[in-house]
Amino acid sequence: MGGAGMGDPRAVLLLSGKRKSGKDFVAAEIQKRLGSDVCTVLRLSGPLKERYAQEHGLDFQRLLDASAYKEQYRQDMIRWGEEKRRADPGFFCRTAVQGAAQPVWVVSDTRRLSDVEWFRDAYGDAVLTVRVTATEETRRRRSWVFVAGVDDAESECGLDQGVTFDWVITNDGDGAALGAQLEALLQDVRSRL
Ligand SMILES: Nc1ncnc2c1ncn2[C@@H]1O[C@H](COP(=O)(O)OP(=O)(O)OP(=O)(O)O)[C@@H](O)[C@H]1O
Ligand SMILES: C[C@@](O)(CCOP(=O)(O)O)CC(=O)O
Repeated sequence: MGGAGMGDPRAVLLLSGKRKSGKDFVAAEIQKRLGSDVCTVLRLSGPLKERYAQEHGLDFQRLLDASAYKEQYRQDMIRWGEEKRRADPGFFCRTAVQGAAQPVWVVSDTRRLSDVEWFRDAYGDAVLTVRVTATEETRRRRSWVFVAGVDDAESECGLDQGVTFDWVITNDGDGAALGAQLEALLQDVRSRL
């Protein structure tokens, strides 16, 4: 780790935000604008869900999208993932970046300071922290319901303090407003290519 190496990304966008703020949606929009040869979307929860599904005999695919099935297991996945991170804090980060060859990476679900620190150690100034926000009203329209033990725990609040975000994207459903914010962010990203 440390120091730029051959094949290292030029920009690593660490997206964070509350449940149903639209992190996955924004990640997909960024990728669409840059093209999938330039930009790949990575998920720290990808390897987490895959391992969790294997160990618990569950359907990995159904843990990936915005589903009631996923929500049913969220609390136990959080508990299980925290246990794994305690043993090896870089475990999910290392697995998530394996094989990523594009110059721009969008990590769509950064939740913990230890994850931000891992990426900063590994990729230095290429890292940009991006907060995705939406009002509670908007998130409720997207089927968010407050769950004690989830919405008031580290998994959702770990980055509420301690990070100065490079970009804040407001995602309340106005397509034009979102597009303008993304273009400003992408100008920064393109200047790094
Ligand atoms: N700007 C938008 N326009 C239209 N639909 C949106 C927009 N942003 C988000 N959505 C929709 O809202 C829902 C939640 O968004 P998304 O899954 O991206 O949120 P998330 O922050 O990744 O949530 P989670 O943490 O639960 O995975 C999805 O069905 C998504 O398509
Ligand atoms: C278990 C967990 O990875 C679930 C993430 O699901 P999603 O990003 O909301 O699809 C959350 C966590 O790691 O705390």
